[in-house]
Amino acid sequence: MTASTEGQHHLSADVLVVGFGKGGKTAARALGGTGKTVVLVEESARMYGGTCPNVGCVPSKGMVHHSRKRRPQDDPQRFYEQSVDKVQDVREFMRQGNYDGLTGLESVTVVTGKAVFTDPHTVAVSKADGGRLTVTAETVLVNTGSRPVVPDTPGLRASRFLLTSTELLESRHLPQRLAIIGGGYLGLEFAAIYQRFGSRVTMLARGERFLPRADADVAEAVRTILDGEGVTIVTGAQVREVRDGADDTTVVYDVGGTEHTLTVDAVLPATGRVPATDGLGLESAGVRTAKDGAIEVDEHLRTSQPHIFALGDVNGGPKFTYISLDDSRIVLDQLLGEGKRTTADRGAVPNTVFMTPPLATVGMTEQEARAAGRRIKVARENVEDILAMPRAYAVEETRGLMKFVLDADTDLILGAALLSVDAQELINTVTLAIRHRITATELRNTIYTHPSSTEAFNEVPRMIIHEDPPTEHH
Ligand SMILES: Cc1cc2nc3c(=O)[nH]c(=O)nc-3n(C[C@H](O)[C@H](O)[C@H](O)COP(=O)(O)OP(=O)(O)OC[C@H]3O[C@@H](n4cnc5c(N)ncnc54)[C@H](O)[C@@H]3O)c2cc1C
Ligand SMILES: NC(=O)c1ccc[n+]([C@@H]2O[C@H](COP(=O)([O-])OP(=O)(O)OC[C@H]3O[C@@H](n4cnc5c(N)ncnc54)[C@H](O)[C@@H]3O)[C@@H](O)[C@H]2O)c1
Repeated sequence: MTASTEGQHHLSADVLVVGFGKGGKTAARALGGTGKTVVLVEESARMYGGTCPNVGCVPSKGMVHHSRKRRPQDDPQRFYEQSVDKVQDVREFMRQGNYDGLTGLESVTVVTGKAVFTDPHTVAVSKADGGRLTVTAETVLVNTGSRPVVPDTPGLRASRFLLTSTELLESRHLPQRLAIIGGGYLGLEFAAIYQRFGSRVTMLARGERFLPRADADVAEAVRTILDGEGVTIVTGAQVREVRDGADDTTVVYDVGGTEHTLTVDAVLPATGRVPATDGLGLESAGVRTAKDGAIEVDEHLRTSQPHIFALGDVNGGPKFTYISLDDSRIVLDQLLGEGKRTTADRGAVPNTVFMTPPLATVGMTEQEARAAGRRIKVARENVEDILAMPRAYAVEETRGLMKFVLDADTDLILGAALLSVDAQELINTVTLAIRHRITATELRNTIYTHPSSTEAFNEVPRMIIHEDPPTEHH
């Protein structure tokens, strides 16, 4: 079977990839490199490379970077426009690079259009240029990602001032007043970004506790930093209604039964994302989905049709680019390797919220370790007090803290929360230590470069603030 060029009415290939996300494109490149014929179908010509480089991780981190460079004398609107333009230039560079990277392979064909399954081996594609095409393949990889959830709050979906993260990142207009609904990854990052650009940001988080999954001391430190940046954080906020006026909109919410209003120029829902399976025709393919639309997969990412795999956000796993990448490792191991790799092999998976300084975490929190009945030691130090880390002073970022949760019996690292400069890099070293069962003592006694942030590990794991008493043996 050979893949033909775009423009024909029917293509057949060894592998069909639906969606140009991280997992799909990585698998397409690897499979194409072995000479297998691959057709990759991507709905939008603006999305080659998927969410992450176009409307997700990369542009949002670009905006974190630019927002930090604004000086008091810069006009906020003008500075914002220039930042958006620079970030969109990077996006264009990456989008093109992603396209060329795949189409440069002789055995890979990229088709631009929306794919809909018509049977377990075939999709019909409505191409962007109006044409239609069918693609048939032995093996199919579904990598269609996720889309933002907009809550069903009266007035919200119809509001002229509603902007999703994608729309906000692409808009050249800086909102003067921004309401963010939700206090998760997106909410925290966008609050920090827009406040720095000069918007007045209010975050409406529905939980009584800010960052409920983090330990209270870590959540408090994050809150102190955002408060210091000028972000208004309201916890326990139930949004009731959004009422548009001529030039702005009023968000009506209540806290503990008392009604409040907030008038803003833009409302960003940061209330999670759901798998993008609507209208994909999965029923025609015999692929089962869960209630939230996620494609059901086994530990090898095979769906209810064994020749169809689902990778990335669409399979309902953790929604991160590096998880989609790891999904491609599992699928490639099935198709080209020994077939041993599974989702259960991941162990500790790190995460980073890219506020400034970033909050990076891995493994168990203190509250989770306690709930699991472990005998633990807790080490913690504020960044400004870490003598072994002069870099924090050198780069004028001494905010935050570092915390380790250790197994008191084995000295193994159970988890860490690093709210500090360079935390997005540091957490990967801790992850490697957890994965390879390197003890806290070894982490402490390793030689690190100077002056680096990693040097903090020479000190913080011995700053024990709590140790559970030894368990009594009878
Ligand atoms: C603002 C924001 C910031 C983020 N920041 C980070 C971060 O810092 N770090 C991190 O790890 N993660 C981050 N994420 C999450 C990360 O972007 C996603 O987890 C990741 O991109 C998911 O990749 P994927 O492989 O599942 O698919 P995606 O990259 O979402 O790709 C799916 C593709 O499929 C296409 N598609 C959908 N339906 C069809 C169809 N029927 N036919 C053809 N094509 C179709 C879509 O157009 C899209 O291009 C962020 C997300 C957002 C929104
Ligand atoms: N740095 C990163 O890795 C990064 C950055 C941004 C986004 N992401 C990914 O994108 C996904 C989407 O981000 P997100 O922040 O929207 O999701 P999230 O799941 O992290 O947070 C959603 C928040 O919205 C709240 N919420 C949900 N429904 C609500 C409602 N009706 N009213 C009020 N609050 C409500 C939840 O309690 C939660 O705090 C995340 O799952 C994450 O995996 C990752």
